[in-house]
Parts: sequence; structure tokens; C-alpha cells
Amino acid sequence: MYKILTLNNISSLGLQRLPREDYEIGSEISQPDGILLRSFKMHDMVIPDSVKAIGRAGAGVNNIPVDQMSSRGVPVFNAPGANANAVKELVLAGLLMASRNINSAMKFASGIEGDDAAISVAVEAGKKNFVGSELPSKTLGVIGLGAIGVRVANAALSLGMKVVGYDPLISVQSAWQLSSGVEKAISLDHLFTQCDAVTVHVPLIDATRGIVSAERLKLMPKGGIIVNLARGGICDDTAVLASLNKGHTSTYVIDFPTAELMKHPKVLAFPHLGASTNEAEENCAVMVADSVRDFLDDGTVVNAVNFPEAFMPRNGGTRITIANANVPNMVGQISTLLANAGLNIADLLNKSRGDIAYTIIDLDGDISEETVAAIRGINGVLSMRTLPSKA
Ligand SMILES: NC(=O)C1=CN([C@@H]2O[C@H](COP(=O)(O)OP(=O)(O)OC[C@H]3O[C@@H](n4cnc5c(N)ncnc54)[C@H](O)[C@@H]3O)[C@@H](O)[C@H]2O)C=CC1
Ligand SMILES: O=C(O)C(=O)COP(=O)(O)O
Repeated sequence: MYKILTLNNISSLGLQRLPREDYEIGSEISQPDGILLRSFKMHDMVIPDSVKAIGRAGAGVNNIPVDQMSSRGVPVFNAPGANANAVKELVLAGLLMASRNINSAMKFASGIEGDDAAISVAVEAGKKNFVGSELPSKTLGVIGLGAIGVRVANAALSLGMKVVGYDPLISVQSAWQLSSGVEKAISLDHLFTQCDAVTVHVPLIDATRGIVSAERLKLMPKGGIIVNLARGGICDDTAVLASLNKGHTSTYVIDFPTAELMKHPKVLAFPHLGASTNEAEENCAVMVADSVRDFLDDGTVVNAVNFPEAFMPRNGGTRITIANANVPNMVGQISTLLANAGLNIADLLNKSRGDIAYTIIDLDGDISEETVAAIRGINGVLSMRTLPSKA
């Protein structure tokens, strides 16, 4: 029986992927084998040694101490692309709200008093204050062309916008999905000089903190729109507020409001709503629950942010899995210990990613506590699991 601790509400469709005969799931579980979460901030939490896998039902993992988990040999899974359409739709909503002054126009409309005739007069007199502009004549800059950025770029093109993209680390998969109509910016500065609106879709990491800066905002034409549904911190909020106050930037659409941002009339603040659709919540929960279950049951690794992909069909016997530092002779030391214990290797898979290597070994016999302890004792072994034979 595996124990799963949930730190946020996880869609029941996802939790149903963990059969109750094998999985106990709850928000108060101690000594869990796995953790499922969304945006819960784990950095200040003491993560029990019992934890073997963490599953983020979403994309961003900046709320999880991934490096610490890597050094403990614990994979962190996420759900790549599972909420991308939801975010794309909210980006488009934000762009349209900003360019048509929808928020202030609605506030005006809801503040009108009087009978129907008076309302009609006020509406017709007041609408001139909310004249907007249309998207087709405008250029959108998309920073980060991953699951979300590609969808936003393609959708904006289909709405008639010119689209300029920037992503020096673009994956082959994203490059295949990106419309050939999206132009490539040679640098971030190059992107900002061309764009009436800029939207960010990068993870919050050191390299992306503050990339929407005072200097870059000045490069944009007057009246520009900034959309940040990625993470607070990617835009320099102080610089954006200064640019709004000067009348250079027209609107800041943000999914991560702060006290200062929320009270500004030119800020459209959403309550971290990007991934909050039934579809996205279900997609994310199902995807990450499957990854955590496949790892706990069989040692398979799919969609981990810190481990290599690893899949080997079960041959029926006992399986051991080992995460270790990616240095020479680890597999040699492990197989020597197995040979010394008289254990034959039926199948072996060894994969590496950055500093971590991961090995799956199916054995022709049962492994003793002593041999397990010896493997765990090899310098560089970060974690080891023994999975009972499967009929
Ligand atoms: N508001 C919300 O509810 C949501 C917010 N997000 C945020 O959006 C971010 C992006 O999500 P996805 O598109 O699903 O992730 P993704 O991993 O598919 O795409 C991220 C892209 O950013 C690019 N990138 C990384 N560093 C860069 C840099 N320095 N300059 C330019 N590009 C860079 C990568 O190459 C990748 O193509 C997440 O990390 C998360 O922080 C994601 C989902 C929901
Ligand atoms: O997937 C992401 O990165 C998100 O920001 C979504 O967060 P949430 O799952 O809605 O708390």
C-alpha cells in the first residue's frame, strides 16, 4: 500500500487513477510515499524521508525544492502542456480586455444609475471614453515558446496579429508546432522594439527574473500592453508601474497580483486563474497521477523535471531502481555487488540527465537486505528502491 499526501485539491479524475486497494490518499497523511500538489509552496516544508516521488499537477515547479529532491534521488513530475490551452485562452481574454478597455467600461456601465431611458443616455454618452483598438494591425511579442507560448503565438496569428517570438532554448517539439508565420526575434531587445503587446511564457528561474525591465519597456511603442500569466517576478513590477504611470505602457495584465498592483487602475489583475478550468485541472491531475503511479509501481519515469525518461517492461521478477550521481563506474559497482550475491540480471536500463543517472534492473531472484544495504552504501547512490515481483 502506498500513501499519497495531497497539498492542494487535486481533481478526483486524477485521484481515481490511483486504485484504492493500493493507494491511501489524504491531506493529513504522515510518512507519505508520494506527494501531489498544485501551487502549495513546499520550500519551507520539511519533506519526510519517506517521500519517493512528487507530482505537480501543473507546469511550474518553482514552488518545489527541485534541487533538494534531486540530491535525495527523488523525481519531481509535472504535467507538461496539460493546462496550456486554459492559459492561452486567458491570455487572449486579457489581450482583448486590455485593447477594448473592457474592465473600465464594465465598471462604468455597472455604476450607471436611473431608469432604462437614463441608462441608455448615459451609455451612449459615455462609450466614447472606452474606444479601443483591434488586434489585426498589432504586433504581439511572445517570450518563451513552450507549450503555452506556441499556442498563444499560433492563436494570435489566426486572429490577424503579427507575431514575433523569442526562445533561445526552444524544443524540437515546440518548433514543429509553431506556425511558420511567427517571426523570430534575434534578441529580447529586438522583440520589444517591434511589439505593441508582449506576453511572457517562461518559467521563473534566475535567467528570466526581471526580463521585462525598465529599459525594455522603454523600447516598446507608446501604449503597449504587457501580459504576465507566467509568474510574478518575471516582469519588474516597479518598472511596469512606473511605465503605466508615465502613460507609456497602457495596461498590465497579471495573474499574480500584489497589493500595489491591485489598486492600480491600469492593471488587470486575475487571481492566478490561468489553469483554473475543469478541463485543465482534470488533464493535469490525470497526467501527473499516472506518472507518480507508474514510478511507484514500476520505477518508470515519464515527465520528470529532474530525472531522465526511463521505461523498461517488467519481466516478472524483482525490480530494483537506483538514482545516483552521474559519474563513471556506478553500474559497474552495482552489477559487481549483484554478481557477488549470486544474482543474475535479467534486464537493465541506465539513463542519465545532467548530474543524475537512473538505473532499472530486473533480477532473476530475490535480493537480500544485505545486498540492498551494500548498493545503498556505494558512494554517489542517492536513492534505491526494491519493487516486488509482479505476476
Ligand atoms: N498562470 C497560470 O495558471 C499558469 C502559469 N504557468 C507558467 O507558465 C510557464 C510556462 O509554461 P509552459 O509553456 O507550460 O512551459 P514550457 O516548459 O512548455 O515552456 C517554457 C518555455 O520557456 C523557454 N525558456 C526558458 N528560459 C527562457 C529564457 N531565458 N528566454 C526565453 N525562453 C525561455 C523554454 O525553452 C520553453 O520553451 C510555467 O513555467 C509557469 O510558470 C503555467 C501554467 C499555468
Ligand atoms: O501550472 C502552473 O504553473 C500554474 O501556475 C497553475 O497553478 P495552479 O495549479 O492553478 O495552482
